[in-house]
Amino acid sequence: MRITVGSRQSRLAVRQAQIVMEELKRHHPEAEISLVTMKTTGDRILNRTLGQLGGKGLFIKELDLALQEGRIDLAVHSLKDMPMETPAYFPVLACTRREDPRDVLVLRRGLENLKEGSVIGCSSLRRKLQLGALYPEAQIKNIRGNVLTRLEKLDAGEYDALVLAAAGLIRLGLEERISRFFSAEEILPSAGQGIMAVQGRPALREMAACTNDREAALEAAAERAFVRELEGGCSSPVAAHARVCGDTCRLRGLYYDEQSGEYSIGERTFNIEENDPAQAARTGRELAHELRDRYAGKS
Ligand SMILES: NCc1[nH]cc(CCC(=O)O)c1CC(=O)O
Repeated sequence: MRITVGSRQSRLAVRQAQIVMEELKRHHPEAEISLVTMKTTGDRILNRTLGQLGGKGLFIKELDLALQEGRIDLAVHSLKDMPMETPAYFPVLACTRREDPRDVLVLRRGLENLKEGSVIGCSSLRRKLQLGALYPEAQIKNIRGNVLTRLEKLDAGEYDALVLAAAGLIRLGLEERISRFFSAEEILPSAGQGIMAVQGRPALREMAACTNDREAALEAAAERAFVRELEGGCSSPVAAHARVCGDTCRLRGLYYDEQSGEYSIGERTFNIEENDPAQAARTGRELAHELRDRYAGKS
């Protein structure tokens, strides 16, 4: 059997595809597995913010097309970059075991601490909002580009610090750049952060099953249902983080009220004995409704 895996061209995307390919090879030693990389719209246009470009899906479209045209059999994505709706004929076949889902602070080389007026680079409204509460004295400045490009801009002095996902740095072997971890209470991570999604036609589900992690899939189902239910504008900062612990799963969600510019965070815990993604998704939707109603009542 021949399997062609597709990914973006960035070093992180290739590393992630390799991690998935290694797992596939281990379970299917007879298969010939190769990698094809491509540049996506999100990689090409770097002089505009993701919000201006229209948000989600920018890192995905070219790979969807490659799946449709049969140039690749599987696509490996960071789940957090995938739109909440995926095409029925190319579903997410597997969610990989989750890497550390937290956001982290990376200081410019040689800098020991942040001080008043320090410039922190980040690209999402989700991070900007929550950082504003943690570092009211800092200046928050937009940044674009892949992880390595961002680190170059940091060390060149354009920024004093960055906020990045721990997962990307760890997978790139750049853990030593992490100056401080933000707990999920300090900065609620993006839905799916730390999880890779393996996407392809349904017939390949069984083959891809060796890369699936049940806990990650359950957490992803709850987080993505929450966001799907609330997703308004393309640059919406809606965030969700679920964590399986024993036989329960705790979901926290961030709801953003566009009118007031305020946000609130709520949580629900559900039982996972049946390990049912549909139940996880239901909890995500219920939490979304609860937060939205709470806000509607206030104003
Ligand atoms: N939006 C870019 C992106 N997409 C996935 C990751 C990191 C890996 C992950 O979160 O799974 C990153 C970089 C970052 O946010 O620092």
